[in-house]
Amino acid sequence: MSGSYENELAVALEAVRAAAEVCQSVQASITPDVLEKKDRSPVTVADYASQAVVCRALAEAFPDDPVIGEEDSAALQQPDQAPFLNRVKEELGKVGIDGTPEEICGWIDRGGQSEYSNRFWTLDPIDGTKGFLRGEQYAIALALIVDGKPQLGVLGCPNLPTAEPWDGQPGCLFSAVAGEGAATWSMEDSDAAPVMVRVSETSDPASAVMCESVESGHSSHGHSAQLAEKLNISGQPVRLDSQAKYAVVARGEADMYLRLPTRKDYNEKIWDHAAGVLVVLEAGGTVTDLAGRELDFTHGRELRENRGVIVTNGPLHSAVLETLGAIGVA
Ligand SMILES: Nc1ncnc2c1ncn2[C@@H]1O[C@H](COP(=O)(O)OS(=O)(=O)O)[C@@H](OP(=O)(O)O)[C@H]1O
Ligand SMILES: [Mg+2]
Ligand SMILES: [Mg+2]
Ligand SMILES: [Mg+2]
Repeated sequence: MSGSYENELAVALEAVRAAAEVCQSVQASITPDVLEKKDRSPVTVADYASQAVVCRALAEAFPDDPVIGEEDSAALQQPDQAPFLNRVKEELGKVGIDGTPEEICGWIDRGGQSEYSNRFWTLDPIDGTKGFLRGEQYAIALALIVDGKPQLGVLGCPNLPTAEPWDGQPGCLFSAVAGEGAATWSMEDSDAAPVMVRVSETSDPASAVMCESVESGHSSHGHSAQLAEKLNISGQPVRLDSQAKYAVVARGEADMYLRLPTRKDYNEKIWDHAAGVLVVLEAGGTVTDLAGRELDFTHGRELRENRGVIVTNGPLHSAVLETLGAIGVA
């Protein structure tokens, strides 16, 4: 079957797979000692290497497309960061990408756009950096936005167990093209056929499974607990790092993902949501902000016209929004 954005989808899937391979290699090097010292260097190396891999692939296939990525190479280019840059180079070499330090920084900085344009990509090379360091969930998130709307989204979730009986290894990808549905792919076996995913049909709020951030600084756990009480949800919220939360809603394992503001001055970043939003929408779900508005991807790096992000299977959406309004979350 041929669809729209066929070439974009193929390039995005391959780029995210390669980036995931780099991230897995770096994550495997994290020792308890690194964790104990709160040493962030593994995630720093993997962040830069992942952004280099994806932006290099996009530069080759779509040289005119801007990329709004989370990272840039300014810090990495400081003389005292040379050991990091060397490690990034080494990690890229392991996936068959050879580049000079200048070339590597050039790839990373292809993601340095911040202005809105009619067609651009947005990339989070590692979403859920804290999860990555803990050896838990993280995602590589890539989306193509055309005329302000996500048209293609790919999420690589290297540590997320597959729901399909592929090969028993954790690690799956999710993709969505606007109007064509959402699918999941094996991370391990790139020849395995994709499987379409669909949100749950839960309509009774009391039996809903809620998912939210691990870090209470990223989403107000207090407000989600109040919501659960009001809706008589007795199950504990599932806490997952990264856009893996969108993925579990898309495949019906959770019924909602709430991102409730913790501070007045924080605007959500587009790369933390664009790919996940499309995966959930195309799986049949609903995504709005707290006011019930669509997310507005036309303001550069931030979702500055939105507050909070509410993701549900659809049937639960109005009850969740109304109840959050009633308990004063805005
Ligand atoms: N105050 C505040 N409020 C909301 N969001 C914030 C905030 N501070 C940071 N961030 C962004 O949160 C991204 C990680 O979100 P997660 O849902 O993965 O968080 S958690 O690790 O599960 O707690 C994280 O993405 P990464 O940096 O890619 O990990 C940040 O962009
Ligand atoms: Mg992120
Ligand atoms: Mg990130
Ligand atoms: Mg970050």
